Amino acid sequence: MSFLNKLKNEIIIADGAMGTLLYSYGTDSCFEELNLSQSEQIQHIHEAYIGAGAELIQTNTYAANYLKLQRYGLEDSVKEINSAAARIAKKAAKERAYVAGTIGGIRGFKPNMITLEEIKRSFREQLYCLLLENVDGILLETYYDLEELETVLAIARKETDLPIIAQVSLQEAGVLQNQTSIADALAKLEGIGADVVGINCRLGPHHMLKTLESVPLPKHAYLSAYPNASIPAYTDGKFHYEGDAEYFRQSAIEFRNQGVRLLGGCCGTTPDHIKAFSDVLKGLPPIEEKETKAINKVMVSEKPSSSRELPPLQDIVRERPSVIVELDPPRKLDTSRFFEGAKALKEAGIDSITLADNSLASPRVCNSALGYLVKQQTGLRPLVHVTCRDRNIIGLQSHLMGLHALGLNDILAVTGDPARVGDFPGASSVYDVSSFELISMIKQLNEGLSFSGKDLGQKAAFSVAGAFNPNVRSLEKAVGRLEKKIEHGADYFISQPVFSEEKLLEVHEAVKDLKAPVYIGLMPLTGSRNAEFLHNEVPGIKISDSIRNRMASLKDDPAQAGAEGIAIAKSLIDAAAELFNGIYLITPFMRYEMTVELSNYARETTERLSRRKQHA
Ligand SMILES: Cc1cc2nc3c(=O)[nH]c(=O)nc-3n(C[C@H](O)[C@H](O)[C@H](O)COP(=O)(O)OP(=O)(O)OC[C@H]3O[C@@H](n4cnc5c(N)ncnc54)[C@H](O)[C@@H]3O)c2cc1C
Ligand code: MET
Ligand SMILES: [Zn+2]
Repeated sequence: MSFLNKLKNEIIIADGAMGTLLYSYGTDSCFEELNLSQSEQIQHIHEAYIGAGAELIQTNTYAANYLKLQRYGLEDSVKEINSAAARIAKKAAKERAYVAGTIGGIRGFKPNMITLEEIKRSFREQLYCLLLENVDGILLETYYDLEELETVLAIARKETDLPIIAQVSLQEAGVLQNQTSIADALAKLEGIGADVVGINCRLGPHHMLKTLESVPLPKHAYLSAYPNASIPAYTDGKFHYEGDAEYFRQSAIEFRNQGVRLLGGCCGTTPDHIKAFSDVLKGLPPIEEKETKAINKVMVSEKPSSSRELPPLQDIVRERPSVIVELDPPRKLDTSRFFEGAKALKEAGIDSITLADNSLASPRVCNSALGYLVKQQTGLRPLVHVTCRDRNIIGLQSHLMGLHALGLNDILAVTGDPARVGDFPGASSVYDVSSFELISMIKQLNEGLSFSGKDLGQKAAFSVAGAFNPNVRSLEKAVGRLEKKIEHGADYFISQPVFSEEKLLEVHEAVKDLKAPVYIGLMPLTGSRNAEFLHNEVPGIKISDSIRNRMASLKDDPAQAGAEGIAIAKSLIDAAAELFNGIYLITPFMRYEMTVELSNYARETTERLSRRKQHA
């Protein structure tokens, strides 16, 4: 008899964790490999669960696919491992329990990291191995990404008539990571042909029961739940779960009342937890009817928007000429010169000062702290650079939420120079996300959704610039990256400095049809050494011989060299103003007098130009 027949009239108790139990015994290598090297240990664990009352156990194959086994160099052992696992489980079951072949989800918080094509290949291989061993059913568990589960479930449904259990993992009570409600997700899985649909892992009984309140009884399938024991704690270098079995005993009846017919345990559970479920529910009939309560889910369109004090720069620069200036936070504690610079730039009438995020991977005073103070003290709009280098995804989201709270709504999202170029060559460069993903995520905050899909209750109001490096071998490729950044939500671009009129023309030609405007970068040279460094040591930057010769002739006269740097920059402003509405001036070495003078010059130039255009 298939376990589906049994589920018609009975509640079935399933087993609990395998992986975390092995981990608690001290295994920290590949759990699935133990099917080959420690088969007795695996068999004993299955037997312990059956002894505790489990009538359906799962093979130790959660991650036994080539994508996950390749971490251990075991990608060629998929068949051996899955076959061994099924045989061990059957040996332990001895007709006392059903054996489900388990296949775990692969995608995590970044669904697109692994393509569906690769997932399909990996899934098919594992599925065939398990089916060949005549398991009693297939258990698809711990799927965060619904698209992935729908895809693999459709494959499994086509390949076998055996019972299939399909389980998603919650993002928070009631919803998946992509905001689909669990009720909708389970209905979809039922529609694709799953025989049992449910939830497992990540959260414990509290959140699962709350979720189940919103899930109706499926019409053509049964409901399952495999809660975790607790939230894991990390102590003395190890994770451990504290949830005790008594708590599971109390929640057993509530799972039944929510219509669950297949009840097991996930991470952190032990035979004691399963025994608690079994003690309470053995012999009790399942419920046949239930009422559901809707979980309050606010639609994106209903969320309040946040207000902005100033229109976003992309709107301004589309309308009229606009100058923004980079003034980087200092490397030392004294910030007085920085604030003098910010005030002087405000007086020069620029639209924003941009503050780098530990550029060249060396620490500077926190740019959001200084940005906030600039806004408070001068009223000038700060534009804060955010790199993917220094914060993991948790830190990035928290940082952006902080910027929102401070009213700092203008962001430049960049990859960030790698740590090895800076003060701490051995420090880790995080790069949990790429600049493309960072842009998308900031735009997701504007929809009132966190990076992980949680409801933020309100829409943020960020305007997001992307970085543009035109100093590369292939400008076409660089523009291709800009197009991709636009697809991810970039509102406009800010470029690395350009040092010749020819380059300005070339860049203008390359970006003129882009949907997003560009602030073109210009930086005054401070002297011959500065010019030689940029030309010879900074990738992609080329300064013409004539300009370098002009700077070299003033090697011994720093004041004159600075003036020459300004004169060169002014002639570039003349050329740039004809081509671009947006000009981005970079202040070298906190010498803000230079960018103040150039800002004034840029304003005068653009005013002159517009008068000329009006007359023409
Ligand atoms: C205006 C501006 C401000 C910046 N501010 C900071 C800052 O505050 N802090 C900081 O640490 N860094 C900063 N940077 C540097 C930036 O992080 C690095 O230059 C980074 O390598 C490129 O950033 P990105 O976000 O454009 O990366 P992406 O466009 O995502 O590029 C990522 C990777 O691809 C490579 N790549 C890009 N274009 C091409 C191409 N055409 N062909 C081949 N490979 C390519 C890049 O070199 C890089 O390794 C800034 C750069 C700019 C232009
Ligand atoms: N069922 C698997 C095990 O117990 C775990 C799934 S969630 C990581 O090993
Ligand atoms: Zn789990």
